[in-house]
Amino acid sequence: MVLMPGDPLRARYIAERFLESPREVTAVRNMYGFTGTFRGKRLSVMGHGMGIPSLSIYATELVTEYGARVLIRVGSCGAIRKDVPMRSVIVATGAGTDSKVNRMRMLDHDFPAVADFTLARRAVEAAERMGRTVRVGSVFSTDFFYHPQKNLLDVLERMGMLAVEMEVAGLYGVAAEFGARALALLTVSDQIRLGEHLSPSERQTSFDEMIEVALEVAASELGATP
Ligand SMILES: O=P(O)(O)O[C@H]1O[C@H](CO)[C@@H](O)[C@H]1O
Ligand SMILES: O=c1cc[nH]c(=O)[nH]1
Repeated sequence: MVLMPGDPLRARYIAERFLESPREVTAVRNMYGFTGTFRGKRLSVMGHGMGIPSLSIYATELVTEYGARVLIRVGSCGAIRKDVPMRSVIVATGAGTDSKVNRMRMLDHDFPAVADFTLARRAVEAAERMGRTVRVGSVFSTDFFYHPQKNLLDVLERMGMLAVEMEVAGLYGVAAEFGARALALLTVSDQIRLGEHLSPSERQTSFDEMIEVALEVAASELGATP
């Protein structure tokens, strides 16, 4: 079971703040990975970098070389609908993408990039129990942070997507290809429609709130009692 933020420094932060006895197990290219325990059960956390190619390397190797069976991304995103507020937690049950990776997995046919249902249900239940503002639905994983298609957000919003980020569709593709289970939780750090951005201290607090939801999911998967 591995929690995966994009930012390797967030991996260090999660390990030091939330794991018991965290041990750094890799720092190659400064992509930090840690293993420790949470409520007495083994839990790891590792950064995956920015974009689907970077995520795909780390997620694939965690599953195929290190035997990880469950990957939970804990990331940030930009909301594209005005009714998705800053700091809310998105449970990304599906992801569209402008990346070609999943088509390459599927003989150029469409791949339904979806979360593991049990993980998603546990996340929604935990978020509601913990009083978080939660939204459930599809996001768009783009290869561009600065996208050249200026009407893209309007199209995504019309098609019901909640937010943009850069890795979820790749994570769900890796999980499907290698038989793992995956979920992405995303904190809304930017409200693209309203031009709002979290301050550094607001980022910290709201990421903690999402991570606590992810830890509840991990705990229920691991059979760890409070
Ligand atoms: O906060 P993380 O997890 O890195 O996620 C988002 O932030 C990065 C862009 O700033 C991309 O990786 C995007 O998906
Ligand atoms: O990919 C991302 C992540 C956070 N905010 C954005 O606008 N895009």
